[in-house]
Parts: sequence; C-alpha cells; structure tokens
Amino acid sequence: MAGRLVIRGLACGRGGRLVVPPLDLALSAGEAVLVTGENGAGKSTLLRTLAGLLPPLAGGVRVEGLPAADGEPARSLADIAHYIGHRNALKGARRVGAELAFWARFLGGAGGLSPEAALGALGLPEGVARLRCSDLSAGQARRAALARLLVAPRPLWLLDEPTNALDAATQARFAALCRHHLSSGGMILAATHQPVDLGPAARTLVLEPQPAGLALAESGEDEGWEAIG
Ligand SMILES: Nc1ncnc2c1ncn2[C@@H]1O[C@H](COP(=O)(O)OP(=O)(O)OP(=O)(O)O)[C@@H](O)[C@H]1O
Repeated sequence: MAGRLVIRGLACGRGGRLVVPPLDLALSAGEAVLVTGENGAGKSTLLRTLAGLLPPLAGGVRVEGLPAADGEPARSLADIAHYIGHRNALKGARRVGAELAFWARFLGGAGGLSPEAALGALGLPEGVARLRCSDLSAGQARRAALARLLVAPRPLWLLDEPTNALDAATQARFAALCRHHLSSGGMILAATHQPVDLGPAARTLVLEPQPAGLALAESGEDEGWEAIG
C-alpha cells in the first residue's frame, strides 16, 4: 500500500456547537496518529466525522494514491477506512463467524483473513466463531469487533478506544497487529486514553476542549476538497 491522506481545515461539531476547531493533518502510508485529550475534548467527534457519521462544519479530506476495494482510485474515506467506534457493531443473534463473514462481504476487497484466522490473531480460540455475538464477554466482543480489521484489508484504520475491555496481553497483541499494519503501508488514527505502542511512526495529536458557544470563523477556501463519507 502507498498513498496519503490530507486533512485540511477540518472542523467538527456536536449539537450545533464547535467541538474540534479547524485541523490540518497529513498521514502517509505507514504513519499513525494517536489522538488524545481529556474527556469531552472531541476525540470521538473527530473520528466519527472522518468516518462519515457526522457532517463536518468546515474543511475536508483528500485521499491521494489509494485504491478502493474494487481497484478503482479511492475518492473518499469511505472507500478506504475501517471505523471501530466505542460500540462493537456486532449483531447479537448472529454467530461470530457469520458476523465476520458478513463484514468481509460488506466491506469488500480480497486478501483478508478467514473469520477463524482473524479471531485467532486476536487470541480467540476457534470455537468462538460458533458462539452468538450476544454470548461473548466484553473483552471477547471487543476482540471480535477488532477482527473486522483483518477480514477485509483496508489501508486506514479509524479506531476509537480500541483497547477498551482488553486484558494486558491482548492489548500488547493488538499493538503488534497495528505495527504490522503500519509496516505494510497502512495508516492509523486512534483515539485512546491508554498508551498503545504503535512504534516510531506514531505521532500524537492532543485535542483541547473548546469553550461552549464558540463560533467557526469563515475561511472560504474549501474548493477542490472531497466531501467526507
Ligand atoms: N450527541 C451529542 N449531542 C451533543 N453534544 C454531544 C453529543 N455527543 C457528545 N457531545 C459533546 O461533544 C463534546 C465532545 O465529545 P466527544 O465524545 O467527542 O469527546 P471525547 O474526547 O471522545 O471524550 P471521552 O474521552 O469522554 O470519550 C463533549 O462536550 C460532549 O458533551
């Protein structure tokens, strides 16, 4: 994988209020950014905006030199990103293996691991694939959600508190998977309160909470930037 993600003047809001003031950030193949900041600083808001779940207040993102799952040049983050939010997005009534197979089909692309292999990479024994998602422990469910990253290869991982509920050994295992993703040319933007060792290619972005009622100054320089989503 090669390519670049360029975020320019991206401002994010919640409930009509500015939460993340205009932000410039470039991420090249093999690089990671750890987004930190106190509770309420806007980490989830930034990731949800990048994932296309919230409309940006201003600015945008350009994807350069990356193919979408169908091999065509990617035009938006939706073509190249995985998003793992606070919630695991696992259908309770479905078996874990079937759920991961669904995500592999839904996200498309070739070259992903089988559900069993992906679960194994997160340290879950083979039998877990046959359990219903609703029967998993909190840490098992988080691992199953993270296994999505491996069944459908995508260059950009947007991760919101990915190691929540994981035991120490699994946190280290997941950090190693992240470093492998980066060394294969992937990119990671991860919000976290816990230290995650993503290696030397990781930078830190600290978000500061914004005062309530802050307005966004107009820049009028958004031409040529792709809409997010
Ligand atoms: N649905 C919502 N409607 C209105 N405001 C919201 C909503 N969700 C979050 N906010 C506000 O947006 C701001 C940023 O919240 P966000 O969840 O992005 O912070 P965070 O940095 O991820 O916090 P944490 O570390 O607690 O997960 C907070 O002030 C919060 O109150």
